[in-house]
Amino acid sequence: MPEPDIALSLQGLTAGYEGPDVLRGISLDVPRGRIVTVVGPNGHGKSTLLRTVSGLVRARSGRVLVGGAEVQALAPHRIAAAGVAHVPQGDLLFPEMTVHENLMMGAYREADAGVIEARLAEVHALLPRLRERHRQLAASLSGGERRMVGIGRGLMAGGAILMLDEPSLGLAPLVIEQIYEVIGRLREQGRTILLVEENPARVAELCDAMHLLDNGEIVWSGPPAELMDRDELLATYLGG
Ligand SMILES: Nc1ncnc2c1ncn2[C@@H]1O[C@H](COP(=O)(O)OP(=O)(O)OP(=O)(O)O)[C@@H](O)[C@H]1O
Repeated sequence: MPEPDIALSLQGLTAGYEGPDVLRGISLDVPRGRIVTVVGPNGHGKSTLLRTVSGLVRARSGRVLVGGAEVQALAPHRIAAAGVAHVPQGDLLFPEMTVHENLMMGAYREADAGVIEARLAEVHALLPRLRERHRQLAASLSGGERRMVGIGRGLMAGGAILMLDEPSLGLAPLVIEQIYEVIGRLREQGRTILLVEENPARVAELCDAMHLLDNGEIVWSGPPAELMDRDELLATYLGG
């Protein structure tokens, strides 16, 4: 069997803030065209993991490989240029800017107007509501619409790897379904996604591999269906 084509590889990644390590020896691969999910309780390092990949938090040791090239020592804008788009928790939109302006912020590194237009057409095809509301201020959008702008802005960056930090956070169940429907369509398009989520049941049918993060370490990795059958793991690490 040929080796799978690995878009993103984390190898022994250790990182933290002022104090002790928050991430301790994280290793995982994201194959091209796949969705890989990191699940775990809040406060155990999921957001820190994505921040470390995008360079916002410095790795203390270990490696981050994007398309085989080491990036962990690069500045965040250079990691973004290498193809990593990070959609942060809580959207972090510019509230006084329109939907369109927020989307365009995602493409700030791209100089070619034709490329930007093509990306915008793709985003509008995926998220038609953003086309309808393109002149509306981000501050006046619903929570679900804001989340869609966040995802759209990530796509506007044109990176090979999309990282989504808890896209379901704070949304009503019906809206969560809509957001995961969008991610399902991204999967059909063959996008490569590293997803962080608290609740594995929400994404079990959507992703190709799951890693369980507990207290900064990966304690289990495998196919999502297998995790959903492991009641003792769910009870021990995710409270049932
Ligand atoms: N900017 C920061 N400065 C110092 N410590 C931080 C900072 N951000 C997070 N931490 C700490 O790092 C640990 C992991 O937090 P992190 O946000 O990565 O967890 P999480 O699993 O994503 O949870 P949540 O979904 O609630 O954000 C926590 O103990 C948190 O207090």
